[in-house]
Amino acid sequence: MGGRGRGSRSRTQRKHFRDGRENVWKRSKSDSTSSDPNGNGNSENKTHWKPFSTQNSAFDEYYKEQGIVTAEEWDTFIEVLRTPLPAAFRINPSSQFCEDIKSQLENDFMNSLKAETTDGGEVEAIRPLPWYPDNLAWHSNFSRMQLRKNQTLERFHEFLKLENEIGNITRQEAVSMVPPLFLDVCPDHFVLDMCAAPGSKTFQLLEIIYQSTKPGSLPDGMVMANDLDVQRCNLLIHQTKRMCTANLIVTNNEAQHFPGCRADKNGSKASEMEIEPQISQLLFDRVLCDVPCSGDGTLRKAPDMWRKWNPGMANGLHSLQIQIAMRGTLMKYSN
Ligand SMILES: C[S@@+](CC[C@H](N)C(=O)[O-])C[C@H]1O[C@@H](n2cnc3c(N)ncnc32)[C@H](O)[C@@H]1O
Repeated sequence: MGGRGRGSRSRTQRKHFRDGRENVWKRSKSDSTSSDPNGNGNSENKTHWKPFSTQNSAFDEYYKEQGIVTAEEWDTFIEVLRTPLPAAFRINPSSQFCEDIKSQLENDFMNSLKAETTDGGEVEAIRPLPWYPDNLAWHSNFSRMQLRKNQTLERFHEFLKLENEIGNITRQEAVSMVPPLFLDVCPDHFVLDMCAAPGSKTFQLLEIIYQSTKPGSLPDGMVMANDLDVQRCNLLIHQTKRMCTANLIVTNNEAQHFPGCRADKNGSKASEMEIEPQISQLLFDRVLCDVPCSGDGTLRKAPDMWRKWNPGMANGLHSLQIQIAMRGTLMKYSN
């Protein structure tokens, strides 16, 4: 046995596990064989858990040069990047079980999970995000790794997995929920999501479009979700099929060269006297450009990035971001 069970961890390792820092622990490949090549020795000697190094001098140099973070805030900034990202999720307001789910969170899980806070302090284990309307978005104090590994969280983890699978909730980083809120989308809007995969924001946009639709009817709005990467488009389709919607079109184009679309936007509302539909350039009421970014925030989810990070990962994005944003403006305002 490779000594992965709880009992084989050292005291220091167990402390890190309790502290919620377990996702920076990983057994290196060589560890599994180096100490006991015959595989029949003392299990204490067999495994050497090593933390990922959460330092990268090129990263420090690059970000200090950018001047985004002040010298006084530097240590806090780095400390936050070293802290595992807490899991967050959103309740689908168009689900018929929306209120049941809210009530289960408020009356059951908020109490039963209290004892499981990582620091044993006063902080609530789960709580609604105060800036998201109607208590629909929730924040937990547990990282995804803790949810997977900690047995006392199993019931909550199963709940999240099941409700996510059937589309009643969506697991999504809190920060990723912000842009669709700012767009102020209405149920009759045509929305273009230019860099959409894997589709968490597309799903959120669809939720907003469906929010005031009566069960059994379709909203007037729609979302066109585009991504350059065909495999990621597949992921997006997998994500959004949980919504069972006819109001979504998925396309696979370069956003900076997104083709003009022609459609009869008012087709369903045209007067009976009109014989020819009025085909015109399709313009969008809202355009979301969630352009590729450096992804440096993912250090909190994937600590091996500390080792892999290099400045090339941050450069080269700027011109693409501008091109996509310009095309997005055209799709909204001009033909
Ligand atoms: C930040 S991710 C989008 C995340 C997504 N909006 C969500 O909330 O799930 C950026 C996406 O842009 C796509 N992308 C990269 N270059 C692109 C381009 N030139 N045109 C369209 N999509 C592009 C990538 O494949 C990636 O899926």
